[in-house]
Amino acid sequence: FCQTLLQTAFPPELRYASSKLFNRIFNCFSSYCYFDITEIDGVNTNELYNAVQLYLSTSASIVGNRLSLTRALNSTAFTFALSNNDSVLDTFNGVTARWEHVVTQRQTQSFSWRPISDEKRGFTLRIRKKDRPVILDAYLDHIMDTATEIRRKNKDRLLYTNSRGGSIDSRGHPWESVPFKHPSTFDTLAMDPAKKAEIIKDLGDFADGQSFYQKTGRAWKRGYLLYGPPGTGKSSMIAAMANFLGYDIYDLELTEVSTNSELRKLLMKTTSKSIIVIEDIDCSINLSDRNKAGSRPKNKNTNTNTNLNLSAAAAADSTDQDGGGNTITLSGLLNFTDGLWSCCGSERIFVFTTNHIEKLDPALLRSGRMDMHIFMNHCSFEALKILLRNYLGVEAEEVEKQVLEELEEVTGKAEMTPADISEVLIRKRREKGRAVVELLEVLKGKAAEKNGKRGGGGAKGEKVVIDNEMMMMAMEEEEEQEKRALDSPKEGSELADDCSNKGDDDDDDEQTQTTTTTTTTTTRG
Ligand SMILES: Nc1ncnc2c1ncn2[C@@H]1O[C@H](COP(=O)(O)OP(=O)(O)OP(=O)(O)O)[C@@H](O)[C@H]1O
Ligand SMILES: [Mg+2]
Repeated sequence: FCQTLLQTAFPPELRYASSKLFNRIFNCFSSYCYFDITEIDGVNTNELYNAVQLYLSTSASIVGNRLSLTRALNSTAFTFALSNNDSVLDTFNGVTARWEHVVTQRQTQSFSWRPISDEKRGFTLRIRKKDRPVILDAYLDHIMDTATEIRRKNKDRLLYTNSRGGSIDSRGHPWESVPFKHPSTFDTLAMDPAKKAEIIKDLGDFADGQSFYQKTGRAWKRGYLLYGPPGTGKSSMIAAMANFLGYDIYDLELTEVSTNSELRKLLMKTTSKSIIVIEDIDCSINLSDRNKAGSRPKNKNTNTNTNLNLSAAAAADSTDQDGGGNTITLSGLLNFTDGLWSCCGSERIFVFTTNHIEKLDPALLRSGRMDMHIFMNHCSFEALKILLRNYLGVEAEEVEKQVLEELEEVTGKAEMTPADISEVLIRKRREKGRAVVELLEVLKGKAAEKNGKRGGGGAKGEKVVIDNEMMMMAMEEEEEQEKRALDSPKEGSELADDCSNKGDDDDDDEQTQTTTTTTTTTTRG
């Protein structure tokens, strides 16, 4: 109003000066300060403008009367943006900020190599002068971080594999990638809800835990071991984790890696915010005996936890020096997950899966390497309810009471995996009414089968147990004999073997002698 008055009161040559003067006076008395963030900063696009636009498009705290809604092609989410010359309020740390989207027509078309829009766009941020020192920097950082996070989540996630063996591509990358579009989520995953909630919380805490990991001096990584029978959802769980966190997946094919150093190189080429997966770890490589490094002769103190790291490092070093043959070792893998190299990059999750946890070396399972052991079991009644909802759209309350009770009774006994049950439901999904009853029949049949096997013919059952026991005894005896045969020719070097823990020490006498001397010297010292 005042500016209009000035414009009419002053002659045109004085208008510019008068308006500047007016602005200055106005600013002196105003309790607000303003920041203009233009779309084009000179000739470059202003990153902050894009960040603010993204931030405002998804910020839940934003309240506005008029917003323009958009939905990108192939996107599942709606985004809203500020209409032209409209404003919204946002709150950050208790301070209110007002954003105005200012769009004006460009007066003169300046020369540019790039096409420039006819409109001049920008945001104006208004905050109170007293709040400026307190929040401005933190608020802008928050906006930039949020925008980066939104961009990352919107980006297609990738599934990497090293199935090309050790070869690298033209950019020097050992990993090949494809877009990752697995539909599994924690909603579709059938498992005990309490366990599921615990895992989701753990993942959430991990993703938000940067300052915690920094404060406690821990590398920002976490290990999950998923174990259980085939078809219980281990791979689906990995996909759900990736979808939940918005991370890329690196599916490490251990059988394609020939040396520990190659493993390290693969690790170095992974990015932050990713899940590194080794599926069926018990089948990938013989990891139960960390001393069985490559094709070298074995050390006899297998499965001993003492001096674990020394053994691991020694084995890794010696195999690396050899550089030949398939020399990937458990120690190499341990270094991969827990050694100094594991913290290059940050915010990474390691997931190992196995059907046979008992086959794994305890060193691999200890906390720090595998922080959480998740048992994926046969389908429970709670999990079954989730499958019914997912496949048939039937809630437990809609099922007849008696059928539901029977389902509850037999589900556990049938020991069917979620994969088996989903097969039944997929086949019957068109006839919802019959599907539940037929599933109940299948479950009853399986439960009876299991019951028959377990209870069927006590004598037969006992015989199996006895046979197993005898087999175990025979195996133990065989192992003892092997041990004795290995021990007898070099009894003197036992101390050396135990202390040095060389993963792949030679049987060569000279080597043994040297190691003994070193150990003795160290002890005396
Ligand atoms: N807990 C589950 N919740 C939902 N679907 C499941 C679950 N478990 C298995 N399925 C279904 O069964 C199929 C096989 O499951 P998945 O590959 O995850 O099993 P797995 O435990 O990884 O098996 P394996 O040990 O053989 O690798 C999946 O396509 C999925 O649809
Ligand atoms: Mg699997």
